[in-house]
This record gives sequence, structure tokens and C-alpha cells, in this order.
Amino acid sequence: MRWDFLLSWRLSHYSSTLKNDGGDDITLNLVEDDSEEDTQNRVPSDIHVVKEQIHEVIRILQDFRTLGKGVPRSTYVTTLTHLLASYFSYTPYLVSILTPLFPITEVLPFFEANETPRPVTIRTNTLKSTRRELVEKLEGRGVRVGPVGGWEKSGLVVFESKVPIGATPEYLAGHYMLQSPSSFLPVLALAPTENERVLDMCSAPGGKTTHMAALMRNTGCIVANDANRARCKGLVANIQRLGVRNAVVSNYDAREYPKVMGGFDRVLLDAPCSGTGVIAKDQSVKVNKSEKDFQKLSALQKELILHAIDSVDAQSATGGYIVYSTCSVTVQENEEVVNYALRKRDVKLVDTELAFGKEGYVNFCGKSFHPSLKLTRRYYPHTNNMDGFYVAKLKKLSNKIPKGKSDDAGAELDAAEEVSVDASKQTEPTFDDDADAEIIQGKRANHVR
Ligand SMILES: C[S@@+](CC[C@H](N)C(=O)[O-])C[C@H]1O[C@@H](n2cnc3c(N)ncnc32)[C@H](O)[C@@H]1O
Repeated sequence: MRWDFLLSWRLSHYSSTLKNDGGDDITLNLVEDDSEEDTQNRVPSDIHVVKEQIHEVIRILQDFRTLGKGVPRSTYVTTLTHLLASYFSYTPYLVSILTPLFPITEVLPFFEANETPRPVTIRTNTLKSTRRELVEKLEGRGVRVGPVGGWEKSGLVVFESKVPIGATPEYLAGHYMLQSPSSFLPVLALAPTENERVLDMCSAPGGKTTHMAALMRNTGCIVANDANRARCKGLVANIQRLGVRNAVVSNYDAREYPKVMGGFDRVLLDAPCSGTGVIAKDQSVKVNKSEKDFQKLSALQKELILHAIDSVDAQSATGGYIVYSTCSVTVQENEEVVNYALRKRDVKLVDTELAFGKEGYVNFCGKSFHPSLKLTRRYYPHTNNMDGFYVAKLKKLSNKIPKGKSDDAGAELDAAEEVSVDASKQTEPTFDDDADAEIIQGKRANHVR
């Protein structure tokens, strides 16, 4: 086998001749810098060659002491970054912040999982149906379903469907919501109870609002807010279709809370994010965010989390909780944001009581976070066969803002020039309208597992 690729990358300082698994000589030109410049010209034209190189570099990194040949590990890592970026069509920057999340054996499975759609799942709306009734009705229409897992009682995986799953009479009557299982998790962690006052800060199109209403059995009050007016229409439609009677919709930038209203028992902040957990649904995430965009998102998330905390009543007899969630897997949008909140407010992390999920990072790429960050939970497509997600649950300890901690993210955030992000331009990957439309038209029936 001839390995004639080698990446014509400008800074190819090392060249390493090795035997691959088949005993053939291969030459890896190794890349030292991670500049994104002219990526297209750096890659071999044969995609199979790129794939073989990926396997080769991973093999070396797995047994680096024996196979590293005196080349710095970081050089192999950078080479791998460019190979993965080229093979899966990501920006090298995005690959460079995703790969350190995983042990080397999980890197390729993560990127591969983003190439295949997740199973279609639905949540039974227990305000209108039981799961058993729903299963019987759907099976009568040729929809084969099964439980999402022992951890959740209302979710169903759609294995096969002869009808468009988003247009059955049961769907139109609000007996279920098309919803990924990972988006059940923040609501289960928040665990709102009957008669509470709950704020859903970024709620459109309402998957989690309607789930909360079901858990609260339509009692108490949910303020379902979203900054995007157009998306609020979908939110209102879902609230009506699912028979939710305990929710009011507001259309503010969530940073207006608690000025608009405060003293909530619980707040859900399902924050606008980069969507790196839902690349399988929205491939544009691979290329549409720069380093600066990630900084701006993190800045916005830090502002939002402080406003979420300030909207909760620490003296609540039943609650005093905040759940922060994103459908992104980057540390910058997750642990860093929660760690910031721990420093700025009188809150502590508590157990999410979710049955599974990996622990949040306490140390990551030279950064250290509060040890309690391990109580937060991470979900990945390749390990859980669900959208990538992050969930953290905070308990507010006092309504006083600790001295010297009143400044919000805007003052602290050095890197991001503009903290204010136009909410209407936020990607909303949790519910993908185009993908849903395809499901509604039955085009994705073949993908259903
Ligand atoms: C991840 S989505 C929410 C999904 C929703 N929780 C659900 O389960 O259906 C994030 C939402 O945040 C909204 N958003 C973005 N910036 C906002 C802000 N500053 N204030 C309030 N909402 C915002 C977006 O319009 C988007 O609907």
C-alpha cells in the first residue's frame, strides 16, 4: 500500500515512517500548528487515505511510549485534529475543543455518532394520556414503539412507523410531543412539584415547559419565557395542543428577570448554546461557530445563569432550585458557566438525581473548577445514543448577593467583546423544525431504529 498523501500542510516538520497494522510502510507527515488557514489544500484528496491516517494516529496515541518515536504527543494530537476536521468536515478549531473531552479510544466513536441520526423518540403527555393507552393507539396505526429506558416512564422510542409520526390524530390531539430523551433530563433534574411557581427562562418551543406542566399536573404556575417572538408562537401552539393550563408566556430577554418577576420556587435555564451535542441533527454546527462565537455564547450563558439564580427565592418552602442545561458538550458553555455562578452567588451544586450520565469536569485542559462540579452530568451521542447534553442543579442558599460578587458576566468577561447576543440569531438545536417536518412528512421513517 502506498501512502502518497501526506498532507501538504505548510508546517509539516516531522515525517515518521511506520508500519501500519497490515505491515505496510506508511509515512505520516505530522502537523505542528493548528492554523485553520487553507484547510482544503492541506488534505489528501483520497478520503480513504485520511481515514486510514486517523486510525494510524489514534493507534500511535494509544501506545505512545512505544510508537511515538520521539515526536511530541501534541504534534500527533494536532495532526489528528486536522485529519478529523478534514474527514468529518468540521473547522479544526471545533475539533480541537471537542477531542480533549474524550479518552483517545472514544474520539472517533464521538465523531462517527454525529454522522448518524438518533432514534426518533416521543414523550407521552400524561395530561392527556397514559403511556399504555398511547402505545395501544399508535400500534393500531402501525407505529411500533418501545420504552426509552427504565429511567423514564413517559418516553417511547419509535422503531418503525407506517404513518408520519408528527401528524397522527394522537399527535394533533396533544397526546405526545416529539422530543429527544436527553431533553427530558433537565426537567427530571428540576423536579417541579404541584402548586409551585416555576420560571422557564428560554422555553420555546416548549418541550420542557409542557413536560414540567405534566409533572405539576397543571397546578401552580409556569412562566414560559423566550426572547424570540417568532418562536413564542410555536411555544403557545404547543402549550395549547398539549392542554397545558398552568403556563403563561412572556417574551423578554431573560436578562430582564427578576426585574419582570421574581421569587420563583424553581427556575430552568435551558440556555441558548452552540449545539455541539446535536450535530447529528444540525450539521451546520460543524462549521458555523468561530472561537469568538463560543466566547460570546459563554458570556451570554454566564449572564443568564446569574439572572436565573436571582429569580429564585432561596426561602421557598418547597424549592429554591435552579437547573442549568445545554445541548452542547463544550466545557466553556457548561462547567465554566456553572463554576462562574458558584463564584458569584450564594449557591451550591446538588445531585441531579439522574440515573446515569458522566460526571462533569473538575479539571480540564489546565483549568480547575470547584470539586462539586462532578455532581453535574454529561451525556454523549456515542455512549448514550442520545443528543449530547449537560445538566447542572443548583440550590440557592440565600437571597443576598455576596459582597463584591454583584457584577455580572459583562464586567468579568475579558475575551468576549460583545456580551449582548441577538436572541433571534441563536441556533435552537433541541428542536429542529426541518428535521421535524421531515418526520411529519414521513421522509425519515427509514432512519427510525
Ligand atoms: C435551547 S433553546 C430552548 C429549548 C426549550 N427549552 C425547549 O425545551 O423547547 C434556547 C432558546 O433560548 C432563546 N433565547 C436565546 N437568547 C435568549 C435570551 N437572552 N433570553 C431569553 N431567551 C433566549 C432562543 O430563542 C431559544 O428558543
